[in-house]
Amino acid sequence: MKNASTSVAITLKQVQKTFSDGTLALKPLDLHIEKGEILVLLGPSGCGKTTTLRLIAGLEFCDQGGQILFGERDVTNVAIEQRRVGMVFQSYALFPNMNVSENIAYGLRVRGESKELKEKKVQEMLELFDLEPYAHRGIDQLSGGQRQRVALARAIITEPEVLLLDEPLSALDALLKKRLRTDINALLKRLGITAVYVTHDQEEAMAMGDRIAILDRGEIAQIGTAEEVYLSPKSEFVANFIGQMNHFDGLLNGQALSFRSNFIPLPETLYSTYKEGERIRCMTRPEDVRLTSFEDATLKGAVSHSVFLGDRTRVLVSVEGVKELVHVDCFERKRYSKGDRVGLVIPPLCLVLLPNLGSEEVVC
Ligand SMILES: Nc1ncnc2c1ncn2[C@@H]1O[C@H](COP(=O)(O)OP(=O)(O)OP(=O)(O)O)[C@@H](O)[C@H]1O
Repeated sequence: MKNASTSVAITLKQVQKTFSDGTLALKPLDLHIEKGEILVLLGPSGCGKTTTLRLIAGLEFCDQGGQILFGERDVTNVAIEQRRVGMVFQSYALFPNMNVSENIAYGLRVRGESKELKEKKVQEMLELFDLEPYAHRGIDQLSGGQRQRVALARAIITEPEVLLLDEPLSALDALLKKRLRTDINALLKRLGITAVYVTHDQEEAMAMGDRIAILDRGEIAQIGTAEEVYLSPKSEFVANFIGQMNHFDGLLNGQALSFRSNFIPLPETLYSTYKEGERIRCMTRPEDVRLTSFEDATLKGAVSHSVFLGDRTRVLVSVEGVKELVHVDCFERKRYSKGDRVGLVIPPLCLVLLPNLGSEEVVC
């Protein structure tokens, strides 16, 4: 396989998409995907993931003024057949009347390649995807995971410049999904293929992508590595979409966020950009909150209930002045019962601060 040398960077400049019925599916988008990079497009239903992918594929064309480049090549008005893209969809779209080898060879057959080349390449693919024992099987005699591997092999045998994957694992069961996403990631990395991967599954996004672009109503809300978007979300939308967040609304009071009888001490690096008395929203992840003794804590509450999840226990704590129950992940084997009075400690580095833009009053 020579994919590493054929793959290219993808650049979108001011790419906007308005459908014929007037729907603005994508606001002007600027995006650069490095050669060999796996970029995941993540977001809720209708945010524009598939539209972006179809524009890159050449299945849709962007509004006047936008530009799509593969490396240096301007492909904005180039038809899909000339773009050299490989595509894998949720529905495998394999040919039921052909066996595994014939399915994999399809792209080379259409291109009119020689029998020798076809056989050599198909053999390479069968080995790469552990499909050798199934070479002559019909598609309906394969499991979901095997079919998905055939679909991948069929997409990359032609050595595409870019590989586009639209929810390729969503029809599979949870265990297989986990295994395949690791396999696909390793394979794409080994081959150095530039890939754009659409999903609405945040765990899959984090496992697959070098970077994740989180889309919200036709715009990129944030783009970055899994660590960046998870640990430093730039907006409430991103924070709530990827992982779970606890919210504390309060007033900046001295060096702390205060509400009712509780306060959360803040590091100067966080509060220095806000004004004394300003309403702010503080967020933290369940795994970053630690339960401690009630007496010494500045943030106190009572256990509402807890759920044993195997590797951890999710404890839900009612805190005075906080509207929603605070979710805490406890990794030690300790039991909590309803009504237990607990203190909550949040390491300053695990806090994310946003100006509180909500209209509701803060209870102080
Ligand atoms: N052919 C079309 N004509 C008009 N509107 C469309 C068309 N295709 C998509 N849309 C609209 O464009 C927006 C983006 O759709 P898109 O399919 O890109 O979303 P998505 O993020 O992939 O969603 P999902 O996760 O549900 O597949 C939606 O509001 C959708 O209704």
